[in-house]
Amino acid sequence: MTADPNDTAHSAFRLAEKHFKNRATPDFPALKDLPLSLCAPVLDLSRPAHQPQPLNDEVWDAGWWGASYAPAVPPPRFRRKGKERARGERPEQDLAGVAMLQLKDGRAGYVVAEGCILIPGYLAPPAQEALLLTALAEYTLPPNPLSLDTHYRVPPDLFAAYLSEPDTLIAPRHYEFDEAQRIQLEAASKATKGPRPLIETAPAATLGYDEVKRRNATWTGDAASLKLGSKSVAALIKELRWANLGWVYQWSTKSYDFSTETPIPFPVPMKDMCRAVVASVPWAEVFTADEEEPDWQAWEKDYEPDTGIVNYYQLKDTLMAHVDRSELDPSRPLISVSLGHACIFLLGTSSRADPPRPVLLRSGDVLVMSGRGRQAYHGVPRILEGTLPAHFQEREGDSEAMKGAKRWVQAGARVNVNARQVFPPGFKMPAAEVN
Ligand SMILES: O=C(O)CCC(=O)C(=O)O
Ligand SMILES: [Fe+2]
Repeated sequence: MTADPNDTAHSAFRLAEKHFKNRATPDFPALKDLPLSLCAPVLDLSRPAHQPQPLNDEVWDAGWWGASYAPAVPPPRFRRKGKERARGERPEQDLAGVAMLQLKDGRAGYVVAEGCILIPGYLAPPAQEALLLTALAEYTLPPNPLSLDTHYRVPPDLFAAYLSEPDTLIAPRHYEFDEAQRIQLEAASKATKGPRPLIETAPAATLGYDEVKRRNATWTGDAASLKLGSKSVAALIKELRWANLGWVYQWSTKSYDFSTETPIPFPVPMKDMCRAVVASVPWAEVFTADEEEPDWQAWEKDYEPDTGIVNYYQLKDTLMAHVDRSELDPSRPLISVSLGHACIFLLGTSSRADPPRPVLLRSGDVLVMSGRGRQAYHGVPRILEGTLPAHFQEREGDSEAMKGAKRWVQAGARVNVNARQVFPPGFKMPAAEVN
């Protein structure tokens, strides 16, 4: 029996994911070549232009490069004496199908998939350092929900606690439960045992505001685990997986919570940066006349992100293939910034059966997904070891907070800050809202 390419377990996307996730041993990244029919070569658009021996390219220095993916040289930490291989020539990139754009701010952008634009090195090193600190010290503050909240009563300023009292133990929430709550939670966890079903929800743009709100009305939040023990602040901040900006996203229902009519304000500097990115794109060149063209003419003036997710990855973390379709406008840009270690980002089509294109995302890169690109499956199967740019080393003159943020990212982390617009401009809440 041959595998059905649409079957998610055997889809081209799943095979590519497995390929990049594979670590032959826990500490040695062995990536075998994948047939090109299953996965195109990795695009590495922000690598320094000089070849074959680029300077100051941490991805190259760590033994990774853009076109082959089997590292010729293991990253320095993992190199075994006498087993070094020649670094070889860095292959030319195959840029077939990747259009280059001259952005209105003078930068270069690349159309890496329909409606998807990669702007290499959008943020210079100082801006990367500042956004890293903001992501850790500000975006984690209440009232922003954190992934850890379900299981721990997180200190109100987690990052400040990490700087000043990293060894303090934080007890899990279930320590506070009485016997009745415990029995109820145990029964609930037994009832939901087994792998989580993959829920494919309909796009919010199809469901509409009322239906999204109705579906969320009965949602009471995730259940706290009964299995966790106390953890130090330093251990806990390494387990932080996401923070939510603006409208609150409910992971279990894959929809935004419209029960509060005023969202948490979206951070202004990030909003301004996203608006500048959208205004810099020559959209007419991205969407060549096509009947389904989105209303990009308006974006330059009225694009305004009102929600976002900050993803915090450690080396072994991955993000499975998904489509972000919970926003009421299905085509407005999603702006995504990468910080810290580089990663392999898989960018597919609206079908998992199509082979995705692997793109190397480095610190400072901005990826824009818009139009039909908003329906594309995407995910992060691999954070690349040893690829932290040198500017994330502590320097004299760094504040204590900046030094702490750099220590955190040096342990193998990558941060992704992304922004989206849930409500199209001029959206009127239905009259039923008023009561
Ligand atoms: O980490 C990334 O680059 C992608 C994150 C993402 O796709 C998401 O948060 O929806
Ligand atoms: Fe996403």
